[in-house]
Amino acid sequence: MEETLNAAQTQAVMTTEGYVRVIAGAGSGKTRALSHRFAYLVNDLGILPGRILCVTFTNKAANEMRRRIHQLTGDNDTGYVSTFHGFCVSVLQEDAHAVSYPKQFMVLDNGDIDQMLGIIYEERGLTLQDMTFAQARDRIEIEKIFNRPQYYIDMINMDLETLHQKYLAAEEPMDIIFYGYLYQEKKCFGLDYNDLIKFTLYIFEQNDAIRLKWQERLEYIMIDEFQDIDQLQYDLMRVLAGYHKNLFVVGDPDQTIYTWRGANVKFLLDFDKDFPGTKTILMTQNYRSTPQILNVCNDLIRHNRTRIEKNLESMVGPGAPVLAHHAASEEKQAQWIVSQIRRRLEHGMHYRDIAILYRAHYVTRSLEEVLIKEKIPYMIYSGMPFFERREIKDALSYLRAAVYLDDLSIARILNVPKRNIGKTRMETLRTYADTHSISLYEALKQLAGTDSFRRTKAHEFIELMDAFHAEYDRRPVSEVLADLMNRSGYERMLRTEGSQDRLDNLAELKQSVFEYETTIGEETSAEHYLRHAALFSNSDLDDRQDRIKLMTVHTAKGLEFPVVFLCSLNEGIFPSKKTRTLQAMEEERRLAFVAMTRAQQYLLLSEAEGKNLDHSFRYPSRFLLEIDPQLMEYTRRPSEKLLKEANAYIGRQEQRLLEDAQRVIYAKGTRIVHPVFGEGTILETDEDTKAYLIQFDTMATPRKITFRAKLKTLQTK
Ligand SMILES: Nc1ncnc2c1ncn2[C@@H]1O[C@H](COP(=O)(O)OP(=O)(O)OP(=O)(O)O)[C@@H](O)[C@H]1O
Repeated sequence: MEETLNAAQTQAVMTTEGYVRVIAGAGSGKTRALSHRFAYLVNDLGILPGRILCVTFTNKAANEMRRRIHQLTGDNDTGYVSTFHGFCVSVLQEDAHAVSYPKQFMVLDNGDIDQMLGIIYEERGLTLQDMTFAQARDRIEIEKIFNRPQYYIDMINMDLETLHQKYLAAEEPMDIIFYGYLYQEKKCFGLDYNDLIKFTLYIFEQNDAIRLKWQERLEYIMIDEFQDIDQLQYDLMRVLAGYHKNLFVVGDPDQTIYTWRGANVKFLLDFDKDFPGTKTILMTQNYRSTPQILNVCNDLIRHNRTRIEKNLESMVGPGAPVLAHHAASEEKQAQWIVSQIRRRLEHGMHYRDIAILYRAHYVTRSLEEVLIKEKIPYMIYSGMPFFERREIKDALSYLRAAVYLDDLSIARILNVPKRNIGKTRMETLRTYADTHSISLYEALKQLAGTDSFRRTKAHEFIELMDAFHAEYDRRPVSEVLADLMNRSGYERMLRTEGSQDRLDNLAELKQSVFEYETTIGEETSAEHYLRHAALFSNSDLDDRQDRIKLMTVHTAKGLEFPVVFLCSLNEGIFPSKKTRTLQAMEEERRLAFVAMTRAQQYLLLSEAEGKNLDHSFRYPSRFLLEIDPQLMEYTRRPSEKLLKEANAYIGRQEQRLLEDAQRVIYAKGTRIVHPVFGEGTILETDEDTKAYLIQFDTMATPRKITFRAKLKTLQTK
């Protein structure tokens, strides 16, 4: 079927030279415009696909883009279509030698990081009470981004032994964890997401020849979801576009939802100032949703004060009214959702056409109970990410071990299935490897014949891994993986355990490897796949089965569904109770807007009465109340009394946000006067709890005092 383009889309496609910014509304066909632009460059202008970079926000979007480009150009080479991280992997694959890293560097995911943390904790006697692994990972990220942004220079320039000494000399838990982690990373030439971008930028900064090579190569650069890029990504694309100066960005300021992760919409809004001569194209015709749905979306987002005004215009014929429902309890809300699902099914929809979206995962419990009881097939996206499941990590570790024979993977799979190499023998191996400065695998080879390994299957394991290591690069990855799972006895172990779920997941993995292989083309080596697999996340998986999809709004970004339920629209849930500033409230509203604009034909909004965890009463969300009731059809309304209370509550909250926005927050070290406690010094300011820690001159110990207290600054002499 031939795809058509409207005037704005055509303009976006044909304006190929210079700086171009497209401000595009939800559902206005960004993806379509981007893929056509790619095809136009290749088919009509004769540009080589390998000289185009197209950056998308998720791997799923990258795959979809590749598929469409393939369809449009008929070419197998789809150029660089990837996420920012994926692109950095490509750069490092070619040029990591500039920082003395080998081509075989590994990309680390959370599971790998946890494994490294496990070693550090054990070596240094830390416990999960000190810090959980998830907290440690977050802290490492914060250290890398904010507190020690120059860390990568240590990582690149220090030799392994110096880094090791730094780790051994560290005393504070955070220092131990941080340096222990850097040491572990360097030891296996592992790079986490943050390193990928930092290393790439560093290489471009330090090495003119390499930078120029990439700048010259990328004649045209296109970036999707530009409203959500952060400083590092911005720096990176700025460098890349520095030579040909053909940079095309597309984004929707109303869909910025990653400010909490460092995204900044100013890069989109101020793009024309940073890149003089920018042409701006506006796309507001929406091809996704009915006018009924768009009216509701427009009416909601209009409440944001800081935005560029734009109204989405529906190009789809009229449809059903948007439904809203007030339930007496969470369970009743779930029952209402089920009854509405059944109705849609009667009208020819399938389970797979339906998505239930929510702000946070914890609301799914009551929903799931009812779905299970009513035998409605569903699947939750995320929760436990697919690529972090035990069997998936194990399988990928096997593949990785076959390629790299690295310590991390070997340690993970050596005794899975059981080969009688338990904790003690593992310890022996580690110590032996450390004292002889060799890898675990090498240690295993040297010790396999000794007494302590006599009763183990060490020899079998070595035979297996050696065989795969010797030939993995001569076979397709999917085949290597399937064969490994079979010959290692891993699959047999799952069958014996009766873990059907795990076997299904394994089958899903094999299928996804196969698909990856076929969309990327001939060059997929096992290394290539492994490096990219570390960047995959749940939403990258296609679900072919006929079941409804449950996911958070963040996960739903960029997707569309014929039927969308947005549930638990309650104060304290959506907007989240963690929303403490005016800006954060606007981001919550954008998030609600993203959720609603996913719907094609039916949008159903619901909320439920109940008590919050702190026993306060649960009110309908301001986002629901802000929408003109004329634009929706209520299947059950909240009582007038409840509405009055809710509005009063929301009014008070808004007032607070406004006051907070106007308040000056004193910096650490400021001398202040408190109306009762007198003079003191601010030791800390905590934005989270909105309080200072103040040492008053007359008191022995410091006190936490809220930002709201009437403090005055002391004039310093
Ligand atoms: N010119 C067009 N004519 C008909 N249908 C179109 C046209 N452009 C896009 N569409 C359809 O509109 C829908 C939305 O397009 P797309 O997914 O590209 O939007 P988007 O701008 O990326 O959306 P969002 O930012 O909300 O995720 C798709 O189903 C697409 O096929």
